[in-house]
Amino acid sequence: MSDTEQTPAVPAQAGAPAVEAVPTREPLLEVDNVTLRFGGVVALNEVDFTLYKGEILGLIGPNGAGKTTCFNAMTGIYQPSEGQIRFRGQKISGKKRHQITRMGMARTFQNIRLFPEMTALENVLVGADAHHKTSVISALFRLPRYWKEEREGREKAERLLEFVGIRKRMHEFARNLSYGEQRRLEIARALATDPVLLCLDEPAAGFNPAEKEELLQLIRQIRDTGVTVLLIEHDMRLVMGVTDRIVVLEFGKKIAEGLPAEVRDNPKVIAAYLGVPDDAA
Ligand SMILES: Nc1ncnc2c1ncn2[C@@H]1O[C@H](COP(=O)(O)OP(=O)(O)OP(=O)(O)O)[C@@H](O)[C@H]1O
Repeated sequence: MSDTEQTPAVPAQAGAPAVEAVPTREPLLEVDNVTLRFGGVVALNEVDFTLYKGEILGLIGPNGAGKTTCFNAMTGIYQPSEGQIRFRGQKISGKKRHQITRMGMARTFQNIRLFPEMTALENVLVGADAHHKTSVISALFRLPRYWKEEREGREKAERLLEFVGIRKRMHEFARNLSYGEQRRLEIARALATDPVLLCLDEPAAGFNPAEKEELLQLIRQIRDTGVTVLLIEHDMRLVMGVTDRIVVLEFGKKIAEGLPAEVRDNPKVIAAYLGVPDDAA
């Protein structure tokens, strides 16, 4: 996990008069007027939103709304046709995926992408490798620094498996883990890269209500360690229960943004989810 300190939503204004204590939030990720086209399909249409440090932001919308495309643009898989995305003040555009990971952004995928023939522990160690500093020379000659990093990496991987609740299964091949355990392992692997921002793409897909409740707790715990979370989710109850704010997409356009209760009561959102025509909303 990141050792970056979590910035409170409203930082203390030590010594400043109360009247000047204007709440400020530190932007972590800025999606600025992003349009992304696939041939004739406009998957994202002038999408704008900001993710602030320390919050859990939900990105929701019906099938085909552009949620995954937005994730892919943020993580460097796709380049926006127009507009730009900034992470920690730096443009994402033109950066390779591993560079974005090193900048502190990690993600999980809608379809689980683990190494099935590796153990749970090894899968997490692969994630942690993104930050290894050992040179090829010290690795080849097994210098003390190499062994130190090996030991620390393993301890960290075990701690992460404990954190997501599957430490007992660490020596099991990933393919032998239950579906829920695999999803947790994906999260542990993403956390092994020490992210400041964790993007979860439908982490509760296929979960029963009890598993969803446990996942909710885990997402809160992740945020409490100082990691900002962006959550794509279909399950409205889950999104409402865990997020601080929500951005809603429909047909590639942002149709609403706000607190969960505001979004839930927004007629445009209700229409988008229930398939009610705009003029009837
Ligand atoms: N690689 C691609 N090539 C062409 N069109 C694409 C591609 N990826 C996505 N699209 C299109 O872009 C639009 C947005 O898709 P996207 O997968 O981002 O939606 P989504 O909100 O994540 O949907 P779901 O909830 O079903 O995963 C859809 O019309 C989709 O068909």
